[in-house]
Amino acid sequence: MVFKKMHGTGNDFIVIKYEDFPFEERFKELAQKTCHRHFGIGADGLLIVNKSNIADFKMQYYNSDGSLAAMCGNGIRCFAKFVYDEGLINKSLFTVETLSGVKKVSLNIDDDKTKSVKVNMGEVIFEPSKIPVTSEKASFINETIMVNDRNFTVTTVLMGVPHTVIFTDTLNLEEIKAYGPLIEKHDIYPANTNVSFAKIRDEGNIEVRTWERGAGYTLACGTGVSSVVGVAYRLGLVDNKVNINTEGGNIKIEVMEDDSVFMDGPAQDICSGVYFI
Ligand SMILES: N[C@H](CCC[C@H](N)C(=O)O)C(=O)O
Repeated sequence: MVFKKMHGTGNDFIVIKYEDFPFEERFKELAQKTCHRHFGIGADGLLIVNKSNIADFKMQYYNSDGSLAAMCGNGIRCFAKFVYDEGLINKSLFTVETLSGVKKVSLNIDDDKTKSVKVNMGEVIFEPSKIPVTSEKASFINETIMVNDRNFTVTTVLMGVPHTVIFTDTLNLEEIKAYGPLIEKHDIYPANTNVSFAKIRDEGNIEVRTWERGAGYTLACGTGVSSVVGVAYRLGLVDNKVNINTEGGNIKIEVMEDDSVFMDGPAQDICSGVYFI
């Protein structure tokens, strides 16, 4: 099976065309096998390029553990570059159907090279009734949850997928990798959650490190950084335009008046090849 490996700020993906592996019932197994860092190609997730009846393309995304996710921010930037480079579309502005709705993408092309991709991620959703979280509260902002021996103040939102945001003065990777999986699977999250730890530098700069549902610690998370800025802006902690530093690189986020979030970041090819399924 032909594949391309790509990354968006270090969040890496295997990208395939549906027609090269038209077996949807095997996508979970394919993601688990191809994403394996030793027995496979190695990646955080698998992106499948498919036809859509309501948009220019359909994107299907599976985490490395094989779980299906409704949206992938870094992934949709790679997806957009892939379909343009493969000549599947010849315009730089187009739409991608995802399980969390149709997203508009805009390629920033310079001498025929995609420099960056801008994505309308849609709005950050704060209402708990629309988020897979077991809470009767009207909102899940600055809630305290107990994780083993520690209390965390969290805000949980839906950015296509559930994201739990924790503001902290110190980004300690050991702690993130210890508590991330416990919060990911906390019993208040019946569908589990992604967990982003955010350190606000100033009103225009935030450092974010994310433990991802179904993929573990990744070098960046597009829906994660979008969630962080959406929450920080709602809490009055930052301006509406923020530069996010992730371990894998920088992403620009802008929150619009209607609460929709625009993400602008890189998408890069790593290699292409044939995978022996
Ligand atoms: N890396 C992805 C996150 C995918 C979400 C997935 N981890 C889930 O919600 O299960 C991103 O850039 O948005």
